[in-house]
Amino acid sequence: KIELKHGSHRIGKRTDEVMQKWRGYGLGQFIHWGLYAIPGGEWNGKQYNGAAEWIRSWNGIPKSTYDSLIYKFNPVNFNADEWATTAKQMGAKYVTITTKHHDGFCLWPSKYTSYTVANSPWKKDIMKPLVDAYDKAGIDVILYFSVMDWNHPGWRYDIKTKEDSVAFEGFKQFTRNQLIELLTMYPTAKGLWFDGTWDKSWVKQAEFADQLETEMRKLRPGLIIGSRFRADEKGKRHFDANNVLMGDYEQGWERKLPNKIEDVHGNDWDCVMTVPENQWGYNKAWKGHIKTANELIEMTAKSVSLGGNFVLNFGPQGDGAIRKEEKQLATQIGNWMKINKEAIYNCQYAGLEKQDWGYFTKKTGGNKLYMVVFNAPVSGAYRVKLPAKMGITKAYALATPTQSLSTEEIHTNEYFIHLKKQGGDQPFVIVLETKNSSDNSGNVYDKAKT
Ligand SMILES: Cc1ccc([C@@H]2N[C@@H](C)[C@@H](O)[C@H]2O)cc1
Repeated sequence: KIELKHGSHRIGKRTDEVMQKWRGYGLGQFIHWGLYAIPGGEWNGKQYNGAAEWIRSWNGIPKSTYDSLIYKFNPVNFNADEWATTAKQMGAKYVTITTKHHDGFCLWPSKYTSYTVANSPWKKDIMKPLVDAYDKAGIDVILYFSVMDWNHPGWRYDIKTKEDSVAFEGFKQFTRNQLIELLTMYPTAKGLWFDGTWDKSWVKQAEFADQLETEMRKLRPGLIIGSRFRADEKGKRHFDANNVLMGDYEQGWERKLPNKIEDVHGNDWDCVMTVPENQWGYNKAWKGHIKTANELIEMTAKSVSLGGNFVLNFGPQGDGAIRKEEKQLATQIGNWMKINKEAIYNCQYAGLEKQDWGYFTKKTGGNKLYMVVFNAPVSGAYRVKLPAKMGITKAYALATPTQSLSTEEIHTNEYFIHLKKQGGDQPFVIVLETKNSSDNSGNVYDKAKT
């Protein structure tokens, strides 16, 4: 064990009710919105090949030209209630909203920089109406904050000279001031989702960042902060030098999903996902594969089956409207969630061997197992292997709870659930009500002698 002053300060999952609620969200919405939505991945008719929210880093645009987009920020079609309603219809239980992305433009009227909505034609705070609208919709708000800030003169990628360290000291205070300001202005926010924390300049600030995290948690008890915020004094990120998770949940699953429970190391986690391959901010030309509702529903079920949450990204247009493709997805996913939400909300890893037909989830604190089916077996026989001393008292399709399904024991703690082919192209859920059964070790199945 390595002696660490600024490593992880907790072993194992948080057990408080704020985190228990977070653990049960299942499905969330990410919002990436800012000046980058105005060009939407295109400049002077030319497409930018990278992620639209990174267009400022394209050498095809002078930085000052990008920065002057603040004078074009006037989202006449922005309607916070419409965004919150879209999320509600999708079945999202929380939303992560960009307060400030890497370009440094603040969607709130920060006192610590002039590069905010207050100095745009829009003038008004964007964060307040958003936080209020999502709160009203019963959707918890997490504030995304990029430490890396291309607009601030004190930002440095690394600290090499005296000048660097003097400039960066000012930047560190600015960062602290903005975070305390956000937590003070939007006290209902449940957490902070940090980004832009990989560069050496910030990685070297283990003590400062540790103290800042402590200050924020003191100001806002219960605040949820992920593993991406700070490094330990050995420069280790996400997991400290003793391989213990930093923060309250793992934030490494960006545009990728774990495949087996060992991949998540017993931690809480969420997966943040784009609809196209890699576009967070609005991009006019959504090139490549655009994920379908079924794909995104499967990612949601897979995330919950492995003890995490799935957070789907929306990139509203420069005028503040949500694009129709994203609205359609929200409706399709929402229609599925209306019928099947019981298998997603307040569910967790079931501790069962994954089968070919899909994913198991388990109701937290209950005796119900859910089989979220994506690949119906041609035989109509769904294999289920349960732990010893667990029996099935009832099986039924969630959509038709009064029609019990026949359950055939085929081996020790192993069953076939029989359900003839369902119509349609939608994933569906089979519910297994379970009970502790007496130990059936005296049963008839013998192991082969090999
Ligand atoms: C290399 C890289 C840096 C930053 C990102 C940001 N993290 C996502 C959550 C988006 O904000 C993206 O711009 C993605 C890739």
